[in-house]
Amino acid sequence: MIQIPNVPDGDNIPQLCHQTLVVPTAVLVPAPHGATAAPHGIAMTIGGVPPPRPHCCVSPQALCSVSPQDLAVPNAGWSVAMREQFQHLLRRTADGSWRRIPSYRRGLDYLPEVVQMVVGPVTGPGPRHFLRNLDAEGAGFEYAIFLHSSGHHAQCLCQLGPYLEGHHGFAHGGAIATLIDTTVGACALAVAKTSVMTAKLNISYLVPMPVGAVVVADSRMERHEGRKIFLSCRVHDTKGDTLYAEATALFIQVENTKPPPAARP
Ligand SMILES: CCCCCCCCCC(=O)SCCNC(=O)CCNC(=O)[C@H](O)C(C)(C)COP(=O)(O)OP(=O)(O)OC[C@H]1O[C@@H](n2cnc3c(N)ncnc32)[C@H](O)[C@@H]1OP(=O)(O)O
Repeated sequence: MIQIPNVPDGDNIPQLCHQTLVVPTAVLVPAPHGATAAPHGIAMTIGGVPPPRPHCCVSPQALCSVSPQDLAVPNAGWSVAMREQFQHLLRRTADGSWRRIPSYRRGLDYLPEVVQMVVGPVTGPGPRHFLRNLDAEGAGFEYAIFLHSSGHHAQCLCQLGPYLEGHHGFAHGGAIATLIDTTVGACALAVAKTSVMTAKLNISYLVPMPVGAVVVADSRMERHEGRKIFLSCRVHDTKGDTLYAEATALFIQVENTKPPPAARP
């Protein structure tokens, strides 16, 4: 048995970001696919392969014709520490000062107020949002982003799974960079309310991050000059005792209806 929270089925969660989830109540259910607790509390199947996520958008024809599944909610791959911190952050949404941003397998339709850049028709089953490209729960990035009502502060609760390992037992630096880019990107999107691209990302890796660690990436907008948005980010453990990395970033607002500029010589 593993503990999973009693959250609404992902397909039944309204797509509005302003929707606040009911704080989950823990219930005991049989572990899916023979899952058992792994080191750091990650649910793993016997043999080390995490259980697959259920599919919702599988056939090219039916792609996204059904309501996409919100993946920024607890699943069997979340450790106890991840669930507890999620519930803590979710409670803060009750007064409207924070909101949880839903997250899907494809697209960046997280923020309804943001008009996204159109780079071409979305067809076929292939492309996946980078952080949601693994079907195995708990194997890669498990995360939920929370946005402050000011729109200038984003926090990403994240558990980096075993498929993100670099040095043995530790998360790969590129995975940590991805977490940071996503968090500062969410903050920049909220500031810009239009598409943004990462122009610069400067990271200081301070302490090795164990695989399975539950961390919070905390990003703030520092200043906004024309199309340029300067941000900072700190990645720490849930108690704030360990600072794993800190970063600064520059995002550039781009027009919504044209593709990004071609590569320059
Ligand atoms: C809720 C979930 C949210 C998830 C968020 C996910 C975020 C993921 C974000 C990404 O990963 S984006 C992918 C990685 N980034 C890229 O591929 C960007 C590639 N580069 C570009 O497309 C262009 O270079 C870029 C859009 C960044 C800028 O091109 P522009 O032609 O629009 O800018 P322009 O050259 O006109 O410069 C505008 C200003 O920005 C400044 N600037 C541009 N690039 C810069 C740079 N690299 N460093 C410093 N400053 C830069 C430039 O000097 C100028 O400053 P001023 O206005 O003061 O003159």
